[in-house]
Amino acid sequence: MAQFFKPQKRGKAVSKTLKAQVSGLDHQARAVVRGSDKQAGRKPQTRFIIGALPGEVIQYKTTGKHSGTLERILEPSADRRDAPCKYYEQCGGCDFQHVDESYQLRHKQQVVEELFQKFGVFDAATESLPWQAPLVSEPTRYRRRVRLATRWLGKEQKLLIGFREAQSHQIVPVEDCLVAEESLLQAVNRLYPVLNTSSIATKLGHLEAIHTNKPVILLRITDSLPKDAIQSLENWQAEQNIDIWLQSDSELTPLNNASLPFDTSIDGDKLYFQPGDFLQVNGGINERMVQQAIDWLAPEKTQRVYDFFAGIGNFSIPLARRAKSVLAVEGVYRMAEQTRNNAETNSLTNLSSLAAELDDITASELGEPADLWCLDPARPGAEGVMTLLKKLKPEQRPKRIVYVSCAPDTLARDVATIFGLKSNKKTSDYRISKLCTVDMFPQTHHIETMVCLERAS
Ligand SMILES: C[S@@+](CC[C@H](N)C(=O)[O-])C[C@H]1O[C@@H](n2cnc3c(N)ncnc32)[C@H](O)[C@@H]1O
Repeated sequence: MAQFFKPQKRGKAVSKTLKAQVSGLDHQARAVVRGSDKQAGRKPQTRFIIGALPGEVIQYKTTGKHSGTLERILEPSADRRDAPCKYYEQCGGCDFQHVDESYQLRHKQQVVEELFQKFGVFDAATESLPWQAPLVSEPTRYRRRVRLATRWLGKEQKLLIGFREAQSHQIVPVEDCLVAEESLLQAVNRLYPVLNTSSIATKLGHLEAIHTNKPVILLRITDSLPKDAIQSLENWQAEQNIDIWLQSDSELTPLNNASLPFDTSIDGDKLYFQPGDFLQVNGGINERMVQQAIDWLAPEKTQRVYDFFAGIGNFSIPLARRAKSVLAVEGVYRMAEQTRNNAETNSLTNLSSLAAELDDITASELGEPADLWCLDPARPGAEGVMTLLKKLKPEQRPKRIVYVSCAPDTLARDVATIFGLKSNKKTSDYRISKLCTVDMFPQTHHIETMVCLERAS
């Protein structure tokens, strides 16, 4: 009989409780520790632990080759503070509230600086980066959009609504959230009795609460709702004056034709959006970020602008008020269409909107070259736009680029690409004229950065 090789099943790694001193924080604000579980001939394992600070001596439980969970702080740092949120211990949301906001901001700037150094954008030994003061947000109640997980507990006939625990699918039920505008959770709490019935709750994926000009609740539905459930939602909507939208795989439906909400731009223009569209979560800081992008780009009435990763036109609309023309490019067709509608609503005839995949965009798709580029990609960054930039002749390249980023690692990679571009004189074509961190997500490790690059030639 044929014999087949059967690999030995690897035993599950046994979880161990270890003690260590934290050596630093990584770019996700996780504590870096070197384990004391040293095996003969092997290097001690580096692990990343949420919730501890540099210098602290901690006890932690290993959960994987490079992960662990904090059990006890044996020697706390002087920088530690009591987390202001009562759900901090369980909720996986705001993972950086055990230090104050100025520490958070310092850490975030340092992460960007280290990544820029790592990617060769600058050499800390001989140069310094032209840091500007960070755009500082209200530390709490800044979110105008929250997404909540839901689970129907069949045995108890009870709906759980809350945030997910860190590194887990468990839900932490919450009645309030310190970083969300008060109206958001209040609206959800009021809707709870209507949702807490098996006919709705068993078909609920998650929900979002949004508040710009008015409160809106978006229910993600996994199966169609019975008529009486729709009726009870419609009754609630009429009573509370809070719009409900239903989102299934294929469509987004406003209940009783609820109207589109809108955000207001720095010039008072209205930016309408559907509740499923991208919206910068921190309204106050968004306004200041858009204003700063305009100040840094300094568009003139003779200049053309490209706004890449345009969403619903957050940057494009105010840029179009100031420039000769703007081309907004967005990958999601619906949002590109919304930008077009927003231009029309605000009587901007110099703004055109293109729905295109920016991973492989070509110069011919964009038409007339632009003097100024605004880039605001999602976390994977803007490699496709960098490829486009590399293919352009120096004289076709933009005079100024403002790059807004929510991921410092891909930002550093892309800025390094821009730095690699040579001018006609074979010297580096761009220099960083300004950069700053933007406090878009206080109490969390997430880092938003703005960089302005100027062309030399
Ligand atoms: C961080 S959001 C910024 C949106 C807008 N600038 C704003 O401030 O509201 C990034 C946008 O890029 C779009 N996007 C992401 N990857 C893309 C790609 N490969 N091609 C085109 N658009 C993309 C997303 O749909 C999203 O609207």
